[in-house]
Amino acid sequence: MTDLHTADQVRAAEAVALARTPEGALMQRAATGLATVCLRLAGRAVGLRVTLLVGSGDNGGDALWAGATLARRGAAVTGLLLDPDRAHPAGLAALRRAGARVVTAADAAGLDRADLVLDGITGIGGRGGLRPAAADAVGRAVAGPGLLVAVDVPSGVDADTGVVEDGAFPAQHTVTFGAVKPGLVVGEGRGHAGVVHLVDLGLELGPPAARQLTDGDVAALLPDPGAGDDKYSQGVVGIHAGSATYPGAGVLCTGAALRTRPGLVRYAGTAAEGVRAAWPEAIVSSGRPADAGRVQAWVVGPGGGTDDEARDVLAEVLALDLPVLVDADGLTLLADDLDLVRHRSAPTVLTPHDREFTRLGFDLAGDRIGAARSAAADLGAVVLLKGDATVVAGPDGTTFVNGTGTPWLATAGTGDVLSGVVGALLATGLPAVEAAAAGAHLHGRAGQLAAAGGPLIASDLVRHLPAAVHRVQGGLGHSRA
Ligand SMILES: NC(=O)C1=CN([C@@H]2O[C@H](COP(=O)(O)OP(=O)(O)OC[C@H]3O[C@@H](n4cnc5c(N)ncnc54)[C@H](O)[C@@H]3O)[C@@H](O)[C@H]2O)[C@@H](O)CC1
Ligand SMILES: [K+]
Repeated sequence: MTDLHTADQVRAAEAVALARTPEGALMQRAATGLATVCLRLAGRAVGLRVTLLVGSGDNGGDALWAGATLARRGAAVTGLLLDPDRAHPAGLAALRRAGARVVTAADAAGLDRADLVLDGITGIGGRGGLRPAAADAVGRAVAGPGLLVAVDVPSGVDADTGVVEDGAFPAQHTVTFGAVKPGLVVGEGRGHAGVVHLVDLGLELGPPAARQLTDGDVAALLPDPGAGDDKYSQGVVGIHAGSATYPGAGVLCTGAALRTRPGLVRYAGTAAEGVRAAWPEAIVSSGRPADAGRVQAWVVGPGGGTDDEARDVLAEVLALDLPVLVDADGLTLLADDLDLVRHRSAPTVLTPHDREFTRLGFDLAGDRIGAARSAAADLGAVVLLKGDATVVAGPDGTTFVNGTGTPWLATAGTGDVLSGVVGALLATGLPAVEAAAAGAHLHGRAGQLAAAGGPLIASDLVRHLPAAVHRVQGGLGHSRA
């Protein structure tokens, strides 16, 4: 499990640690960790051309101290001071002692000729878009071929929300201190942070603001069936998806549920013919969900249409005292009557993409975690807000940010697959927020496996789900992410 802590949480823990450690010790730890990661990434120090972009706070201090270490190892380091009068004094002195070149924006030619660019403009103290001199330096430095490494947080990225301002540093790697901040793994910030490396400062941090599951965590939530299990004990999921004219959503959703947890899947709806042809393993009926027989969780909504019949079915399923996942057309219908969810006592999982989320009446500015959380609290439901880094929030504030996936998942039908995966996990009896988070993780892993062979379509995802389950269990010999 990767714990995610906000800038305020890190500052509070740092304040405690600072009071207990000699002056400068924490920054030394941070800078030593930073230099170590840089050396590992670059593979050498001697002759390495390094440019430091140095801002006016402690983030610049980290860059200066790390630059001094690299210079002592033989790197050709240039420190560009964006605000020379306010550069971290001790860090600057160390850099000069190590024999590095120190320049200001006025004589910063050749910025684009570095092998390694270290962004120490702003960290958790940065506010808003980068000032013009900083934005200009970023523009020139990133024009070259150098490896782009951000110190703590890419400058111009909000550490908590992942909101990316114009001109922000597009890091390939981010070396972050004390704790991984949510903004490095969510929203646009994820793309700007690149690979995140955590330098442990030994901080005593409280409960995390959000968490990211690892393969091992998901494997622990998905025990293999035991000798005493039968098709019922693994969880029976009911699916109402697709229509006679468009059976695809029913086929994909049912297939995904079967491939995730092949105990028993019941399909009830008008896509029955198509689903039966595709999945002889499912128990298929064209009747209403309430007549489908014993089910432990329902999925309703993908491709189900928005007519009166669909509205009746949605109300009927939400009236059952069972976990229910609502997606797609079901969310459109729900937007007219959110009380259908608010009044439930059994868990509900809603899986909106951005447009569906705003259609439900919630604001989606840049803060995806905050938005998902407030919707979850308002509705008393688990909200799985789809995106490049899907956010899952429970009504009690429990929050996960998904760490798996591939841009190739942005294709028709992949949402239907996600609904089937999460529905199957809900039926196993997992707490709804964990079922949703684990489902998003598996779905992303399946996407990565399917995309290894090129562009993927949704049915490729279904086919790769068993391999994704195997993969999270450590079955492919990869280290756990
Ligand atoms: N507090 C601590 O104990 C530790 C802090 N560390 C480092 O300290 C950083 C936080 O330092 P600070 O609180 O000094 O804050 P930062 O250095 O992150 O940023 C604040 C400085 O940036 C300037 N600034 C703010 N917004 C700007 C913008 N949009 N464009 C250009 N400049 C802008 C401000 O004028 C201020 O001088 C962390 O991110 C981390 O890198 C580490 O050394 C570990 C220990
Ligand atoms: K930075």
